[in-house]
Amino acid sequence: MVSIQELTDGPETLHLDPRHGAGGRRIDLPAAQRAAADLLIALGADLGHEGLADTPRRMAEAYAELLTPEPFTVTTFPNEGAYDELVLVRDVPFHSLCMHHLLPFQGVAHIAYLPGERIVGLSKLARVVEHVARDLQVQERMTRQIADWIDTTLQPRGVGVVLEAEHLCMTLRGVRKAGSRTVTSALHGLVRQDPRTRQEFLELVRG
Ligand SMILES: Nc1nc2c(ncn2[C@@H]2O[C@H](COP(=O)(O)OP(=O)(O)OP(=O)(O)O)[C@@H](O)[C@H]2O)c(=O)[nH]1
Ligand SMILES: [Zn+2]
Repeated sequence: MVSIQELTDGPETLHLDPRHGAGGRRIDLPAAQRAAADLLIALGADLGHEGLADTPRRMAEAYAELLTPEPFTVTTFPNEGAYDELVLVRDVPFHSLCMHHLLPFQGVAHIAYLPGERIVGLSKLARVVEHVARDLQVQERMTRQIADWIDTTLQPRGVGVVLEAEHLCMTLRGVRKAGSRTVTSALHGLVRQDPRTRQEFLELVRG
């Protein structure tokens, strides 16, 4: 999934290849378009209607877009100032697709790490959220994937990830509990084990 250019003193660059990223899937657009047409017909739609004629193609392309992670490059830097407090990026918006119903769930991610020898450009923390969100997901798995990625990439002293999201499969249909939000967390290393760091992380997340 990730190739690493070994550099001990300077920046270190990692490339995330979308083909091996979230789900590692290959999308067959013509087959998705045919399937979308079948689904619409099965749902009683008249594909002869002018407004619906191109809908199977649009549906296939829309799902392909939602399920294709963008490639990105990660550069890590030596932690030259020996910064040893939490770095936290809060309120990173995301949307993903629930693997049970293929309906969106959307919300915000809060991502923190306690640096060890290396730090990372802040935008990359948001990019990894975007990367794992382009998949058929459950929120728990997505939360852990973000935390695991930070662990593997930076080998920090601790990681904390909290996701808060509204699942449309729960608010628009089914039990229809509008306004309900699901909160998941993944805590690793000192953020999990050290009570002071854990407390600080949770306070920073709450703002
Ligand atoms: N744990 C977890 N569950 C999810 C997530 N997204 C959706 N679900 C749940 O997945 C479950 C699927 O349950 P089923 O009983 O098979 O499906 P269903 O009949 O459509 O369920 P209802 O939504 O209760 O009508 C539902 O309870 C959803 O709320 C998620 O990210 N994590
Ligand atoms: Zn769902």
